[in-house]
Order: sequence, then structure tokens, then C-alpha cells
Amino acid sequence: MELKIGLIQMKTVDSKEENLMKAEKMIKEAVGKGANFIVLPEMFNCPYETSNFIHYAEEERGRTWGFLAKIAKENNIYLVGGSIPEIEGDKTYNTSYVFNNTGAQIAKHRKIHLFDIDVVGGQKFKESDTLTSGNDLAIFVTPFGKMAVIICYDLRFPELSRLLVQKGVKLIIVPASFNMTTGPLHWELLFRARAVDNQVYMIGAAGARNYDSSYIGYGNSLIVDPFGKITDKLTEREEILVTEIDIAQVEAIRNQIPVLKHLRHDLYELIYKK
Ligand SMILES: NC(=O)CC(=O)C(=O)O
Repeated sequence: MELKIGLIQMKTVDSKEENLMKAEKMIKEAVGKGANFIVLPEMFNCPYETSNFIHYAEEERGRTWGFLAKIAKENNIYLVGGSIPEIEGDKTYNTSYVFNNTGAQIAKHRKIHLFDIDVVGGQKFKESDTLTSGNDLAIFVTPFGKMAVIICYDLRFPELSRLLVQKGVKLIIVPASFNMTTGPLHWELLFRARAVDNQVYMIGAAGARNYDSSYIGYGNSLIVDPFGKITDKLTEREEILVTEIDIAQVEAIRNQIPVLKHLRHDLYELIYKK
């Protein structure tokens, strides 16, 4: 089966139900264009503001989880549900759920690195004011190949992507929401760097830019191939991207420039401590 990926670059407003309706409409549009694997952006059901997370948070199998499972099944698609605020006990996480085409959950990623930054004259944000970080890798197997999900700021940590690749991952999906301070300089650079380092496909699904929001997202959802080339990219507006991906390119590139075989494990190594 060919992998036809659909990225949903949607604008998020201050109403969970409106956000779900928008997601459904755009997913159906992507399915209409042949997508069989769809990715939503980070915090797609909730405006990306620390004060919102607790109000929008749901337990696993809650409203948004059920909505995603149903959409995956009804449309016979794999679905990476961007991320949403998830509550468990007294803790809230930035969580991505992944569903297969029968609507069964096949993976879950809680953002490992929380986005706490303070750029002089630019973006400030402190996810740790209301969120707790996750501790697990989210690797899953599909008929298209082995994949993993990380969330936004996780992209900045090369150790994490390398760890996933060491475990056989060929495509890394990143629901994200960069901003107008970091996006212009770092967005493409980081995706291309992770792709070249690891010779994997890197998929970035961002929200559309919303100038009415306190956090202005960068948009520019993109796909980078294992040679580091941006093969597809959106603008900052609300739109979808549907394109075919040839996973066999990963092995082809690894055979031509075998950096992963040339690693000097006798000199250095990366250890997963869990
Ligand atoms: N929003 C994030 O988690 C990350 C981000 O915007 C950045 O790293 O820049």
C-alpha cells in the first residue's frame, strides 16, 4: 500500500467543539484527495496558551479521543491526533494519540521536553507552569513502516530523534507550533538537520497562523525527505497538504551515504535509560 500523507494546517479558536468540527472538515477534504495517513497539529483542540491547557484537558478516552478514534475508523485512515491537553490524576500533559484505520489507539506520546523559553525582545512561553513532561518513546508499526511521534520542542533534541532511529524508525512525525520568533530561523533548519543526521523522513504538522491569538504560530507545515530536501511545504494560512511518500528512499539514501553504519560505537554511544 502506498503511503499518502495528509497534513492539516488548521486555525484553532477558543471553542473545543468548533476546533473538532474544523478538524473533521479538513480531514474529510484530505481523505477526498486520497490521504490514508493524516496528521493534525499540536494542541489542535485548544488555543496554545498555558492558561487554557487545564480547562481543555481531558482524560484518555474522553471527548477528543473518541472523536479521533471514530474519524479514523469511519474514513479508514491512520490518524496522528496532533496533540491535546491530557489530564491524569493531578497532572496535565501535552499528548499525541495515534490511531489505526480500525480506530484502535496504537501509540501515545506525552511531550518529553517542555517548552520553557524567554527570548529577549521575542517569544516567552512556560509550558511547565501547567504541564508535566512525559518519559516514554512513542514508536509504532504500520503497513508503511516503523514510525514515531515527538512533539514540537522535542525536535530540538537530536538525541531523541537519534534514539528513535536506532530503534528502527524511518519516519518521524512532529505535531508542532513554532512561533514568529523561532519559526523563521529554526523551523526548516531543525527539520532538515534531523532528516540529514538520521536519514529519515521528517513530517511537521503546524497550526495556521492566527494574529488574534496571544501565541502567533509560524505555520509552514512541511515534509523533508531522508536526503534533507523539503519536498512539500504549506504557507502560514489554513490549508491542507496531501502527498505520496516513498519510504524505500530511507534505505536507498542510507546505502549511498552510510553514516549510520559509520558511527563509532567503540568511541561514543547513546543510551536510553528506561
Ligand atoms: N512550541 C514549541 O514547543 C517549540 C517551539 O516553538 C520552538 O522550539 O521554537
